[in-house]
Amino acid sequence: MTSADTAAAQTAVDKAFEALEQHRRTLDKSTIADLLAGDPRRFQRFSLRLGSVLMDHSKTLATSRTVKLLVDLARASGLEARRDAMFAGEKINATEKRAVLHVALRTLSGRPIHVDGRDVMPEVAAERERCFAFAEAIRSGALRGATGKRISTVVNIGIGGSDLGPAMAALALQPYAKRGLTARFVSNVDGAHMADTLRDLDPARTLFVVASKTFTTIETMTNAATARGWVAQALGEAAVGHHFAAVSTNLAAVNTFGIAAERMFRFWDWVGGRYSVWSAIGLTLMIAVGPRHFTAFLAGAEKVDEHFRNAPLARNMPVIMGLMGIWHRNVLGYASHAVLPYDQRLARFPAHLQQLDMESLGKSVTLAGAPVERPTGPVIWGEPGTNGQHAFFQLLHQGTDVVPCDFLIAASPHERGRKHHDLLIANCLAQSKALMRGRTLEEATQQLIDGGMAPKEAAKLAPHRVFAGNRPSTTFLYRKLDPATLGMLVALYEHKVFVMATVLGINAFDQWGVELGKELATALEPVVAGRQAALDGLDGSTAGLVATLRKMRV
Ligand SMILES: O=P(O)(O)OC[C@H]1O[C@H](O)[C@H](O)[C@@H](O)[C@@H]1O
Repeated sequence: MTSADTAAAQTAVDKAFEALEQHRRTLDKSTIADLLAGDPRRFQRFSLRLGSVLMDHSKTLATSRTVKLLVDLARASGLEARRDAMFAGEKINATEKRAVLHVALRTLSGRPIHVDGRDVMPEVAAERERCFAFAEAIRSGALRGATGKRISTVVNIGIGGSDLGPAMAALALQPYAKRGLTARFVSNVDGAHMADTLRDLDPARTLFVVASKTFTTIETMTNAATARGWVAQALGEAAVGHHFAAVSTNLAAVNTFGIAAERMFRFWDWVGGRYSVWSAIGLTLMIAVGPRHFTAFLAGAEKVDEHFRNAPLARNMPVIMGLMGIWHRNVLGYASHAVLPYDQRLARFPAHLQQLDMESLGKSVTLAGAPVERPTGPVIWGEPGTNGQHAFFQLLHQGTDVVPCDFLIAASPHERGRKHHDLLIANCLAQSKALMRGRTLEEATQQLIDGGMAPKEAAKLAPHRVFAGNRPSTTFLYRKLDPATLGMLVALYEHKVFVMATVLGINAFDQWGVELGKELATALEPVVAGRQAALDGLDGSTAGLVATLRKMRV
């Protein structure tokens, strides 16, 4: 693109945003409840179905005109071209000069995808087969620990993208996991995490998977060394090799750590950490649920990829998710976004999305390095329902900030009997309804009077019982939390983030913002450890904290 092209594209995006601004003003007096009441077909028109997943966004303050203007914005930002460039293996991650091809990892058709003129699909398939063979060998007991005992616990050592995706998915797919084989995840450099994880484990039956794209991440390397020592102390140095496997793009570093080539699984620099659950980084998950279910997980994601590539923008689920994200963040000005799975096994889904979304969209400069013109990603947060209802939902309903919410719920549980699940669904539906509907002062007062309260007293209390309402939410209803559905859900959010980044003109695939803290931690470690006594050069606060720490430490 020439700079004239870039300027023209920017003008088109600015114009599309202006049109949305003007349109927003026309909605000032509308409410979501009115939109629903005024259109008996609104649910049909504002919901999309893709396989086992239905997305209902009819409880948002959006009309057909909103969607049209958002689609115009997507076109103005060059969404289709950028999406196609990603799938074609172009180096759209400009700051790291890398292709972005997590989609290749789940292209089960094997359709060729080229990076630097080379089809990467054969190596993707071959590495997946290697992982599957290893997973099967652990599962069947063909491959055992050094003493000949079967492996009963796999401990994944990784952090960020090398932890959150597999940890989230292993919990989500618990009903598909092999009995007698448990997956655990250690991420934090806090020694408590490793200590608590190992406390009840038998070294002879434990396999560690050291997962790190770079194989330099200090937390993971420190934890891996501790695990290594734990095995060596219990079973002897010669046993170590039988109890470790590694996943990385840095094969030389894995080799130096002492893990044999046949237990080393690789992926490529064109897979971002937060997009890597589909790669060998999913090894612990593959061992837990087995190749068949892992393949179904990939197939679910591939289904979303095909839809993202081919469906018209206005009927494209991740496109609408991303555009509604832009509507909420950039036009309506909502600064955070809650993800509320009414599905206990999705307890780590919000944490996974936090990395996916916030590492991708937490940027202040455009692709060209200029300051952004509008706010970028919202704060993503959430917890499973119904637990959240008894904790932070107060703020969602009566706080001064509007927080758009995603509700996720399965039509059917894995468990027998429907008593629990019916209650779960009723609560989920009630929350989105309450957020939308609210309760007026008149209603609140009347309710109190009807309950027998004196009118004067009711008038005093009623303001505390008012709900503003008109708070948007999107509900994802899926048949069952099976591997394919989980693959779909994760891929939908990945592409949502892609859409938002494209509209905002930022790079969703780098994460320079995590570097400064790492550099400073490296510099501070000798000061904390006491190898460097002098505190000069430190700011007053940090120096004061270190000095106090030195006195406080036992
Ligand atoms: O897989 P690794 O190289 O160990 O990286 C683990 C994580 O740490 C980094 O600091 C990044 O912020 C993450 O995107 C990454 O997933």
